[in-house]
Amino acid sequence: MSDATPLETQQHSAAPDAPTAETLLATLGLWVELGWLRRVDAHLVRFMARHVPEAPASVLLAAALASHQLGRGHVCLSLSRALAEPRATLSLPPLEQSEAHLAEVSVALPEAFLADLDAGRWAEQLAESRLVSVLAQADSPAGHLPLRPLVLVGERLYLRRYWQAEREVAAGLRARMGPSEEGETRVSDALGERLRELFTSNQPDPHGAPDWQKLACALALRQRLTVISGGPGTGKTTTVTRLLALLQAQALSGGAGGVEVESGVVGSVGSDETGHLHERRALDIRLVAPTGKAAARLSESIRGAVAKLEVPDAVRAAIPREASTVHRLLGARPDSRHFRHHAGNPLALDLLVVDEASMVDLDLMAALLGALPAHARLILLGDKDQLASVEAGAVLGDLCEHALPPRYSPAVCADLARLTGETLDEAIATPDVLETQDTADRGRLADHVVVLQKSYRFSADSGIGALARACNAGDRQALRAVWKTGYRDIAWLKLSGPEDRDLEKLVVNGYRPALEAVRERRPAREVIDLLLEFQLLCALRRGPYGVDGLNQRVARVLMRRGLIAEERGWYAGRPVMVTRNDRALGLYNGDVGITLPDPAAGGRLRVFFPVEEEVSSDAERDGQDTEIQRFHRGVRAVLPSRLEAVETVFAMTVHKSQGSEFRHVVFVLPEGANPILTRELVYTGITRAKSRVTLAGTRRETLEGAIERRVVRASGLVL
Ligand SMILES: Nc1ncnc2c1ncn2[C@@H]1O[C@H](COP(=O)(O)OP(=O)(O)OP(=O)(O)O)[C@@H](O)[C@H]1O
Repeated sequence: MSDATPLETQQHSAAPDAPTAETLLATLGLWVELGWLRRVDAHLVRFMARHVPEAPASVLLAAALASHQLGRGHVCLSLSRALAEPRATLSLPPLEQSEAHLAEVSVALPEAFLADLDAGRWAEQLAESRLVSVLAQADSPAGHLPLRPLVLVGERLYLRRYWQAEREVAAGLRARMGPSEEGETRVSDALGERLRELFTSNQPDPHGAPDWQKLACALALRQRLTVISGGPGTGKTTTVTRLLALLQAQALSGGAGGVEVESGVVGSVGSDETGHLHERRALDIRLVAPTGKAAARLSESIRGAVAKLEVPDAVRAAIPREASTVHRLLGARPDSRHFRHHAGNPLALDLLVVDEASMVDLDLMAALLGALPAHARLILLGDKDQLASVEAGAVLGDLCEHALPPRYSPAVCADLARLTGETLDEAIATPDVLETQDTADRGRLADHVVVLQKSYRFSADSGIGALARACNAGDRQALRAVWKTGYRDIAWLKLSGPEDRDLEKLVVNGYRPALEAVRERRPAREVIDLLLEFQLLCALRRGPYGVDGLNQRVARVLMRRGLIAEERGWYAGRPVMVTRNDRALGLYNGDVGITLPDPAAGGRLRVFFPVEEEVSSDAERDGQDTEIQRFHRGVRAVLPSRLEAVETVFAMTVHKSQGSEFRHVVFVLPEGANPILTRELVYTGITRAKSRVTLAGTRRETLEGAIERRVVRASGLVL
């Protein structure tokens, strides 16, 4: 600890008038030691400095910060933002430490290196460097751009790979927004009629709002790219299942019979080498989600939606019920970030549905778009208000940024009205937004995005729904009103401290059914299903209210109550989450399993992970399967020693809970304000609950402050 004031500290330690590259490199080393910068960021900059020795400190610092931003989900570094809030680019002060702490650390802070710069001057210095290629705008031609490790686009600095990925994503999406090779498409009136029939079961809105599910479906019939965003239970799966039914009915009819299609028709264009557009062939449709759990949930809800469809059996049979992960679809290769499918070896499919698209990061989206054949339709489903992907990028959020209020071009509005019979508010058709190039582009993207806002899961008297809405609006007063309303499905638990007895009781009662099922040797799948009834969520990893501390405490309490036999190592009842993809084992980051004595291995412990199995065996149907078969149904067993990256998951971070749902969620908030605790995080945590949510914290103000803090990810995705 030093006695120096912040200013003195910065002046004497490392901030001469014009800091040299050596001073900067030495400081980066100290930042790494303090945990402010990732080791990889400092390595990268040292590598650059070795190869371009004349690079000034300002350029090397920009490189370090641009690299560091990736670890925080930003695709690039905004120079102006870094200048406005230099400490925020390194997330300073560190978690659980105050500004005062920075004064005590004897190391230069980022602003010491930025003092004499403005965005223009900084950009000039970058542009002069051999480390940087310069592009005026994101969509400027990049034909002869020199191959350099950094790319400056306007005032955004990228590591080249991420600039490339962002450009590929933009190009891939833009290509799908225009007419296909077969020319303009026009959905026939007959298909519109089928569409209206399929949606007749939807109750009209009491306030006269149009049926947005039907409109979303019509929009997706018209084009090759459609983004459908909506909170939990707003009918995304229902809508997309009806869309698939319409398209399959059309494909199977070959354009004749039940569904008449007009020239340049939507949907019947497969990868048909004969050139026949109207061959009777079911479309090759694939469903994917970013994680195994999300894929399992999609399979389950698609099955539910298909069962409710009123369509001929042949159409029903042509709708897939199994979803896979994006990685599996693309053909992930062990130890490589390259996939088997890419532009040179595209996927063989006609339509791809990607659920939980908010979790798909920029790199993966680039790979997915690259592997998609030109004719294929892409439907992205997700919730724009949720946390973005763990890795860099926020593609769904970027695509939906201007989605509300909805604004469609007049031509689209006319077509939607023709197909759906819905009357669209005049405000929705906005020729005025087409005035400038910028808004014209935005207008075009807007024609591909629809937001479903009415939840069928959380009815008007649902506290979870009201809480989620108040949170999304960032409205403290609304939040207070929600607590006062006395909803039965939400509760506030005031914590006296991390060892709070009421919290312990809740958690013990929450996990008791699953752990008793373990003791009773019930089949593994039953135990897993019981485990998913309850989940303790945390905002943070470290600290007394973080996952690490809570996991230890929960295990101790459960052992005291006799529900588990050990609190460390491998024990029956230990739930674990995979924290790193293991392609050899077919397990992915976020997969959850439970440790149980395996009757097929003489009672030795194995970790059981759920697998999707729709078809039951003859023996199973006749009730002839053995006890061991019953125990292993719908799961697969893995030796604990083969699991290299797992952690106990009595408590889970909200980040890791994305794509999962639980009947009852207890969400523990940290003490005091924290930059990690944002509106998106709180919303995501709350909406993991299907029927009950308990928010636990020492002060309600923490929650109120959180919903006013937003995650803004730097990116430059321009469409
Ligand atoms: N228009 C509607 N009228 C009545 N019920 C509906 C309607 N649309 C959907 N539902 C019902 O609401 C529930 C949620 O629908 P669905 O699964 O399609 O929503 P989702 O947006 O995909 O949800 P999630 O985000 O959880 O995946 C289902 O039980 C579905 O049958």
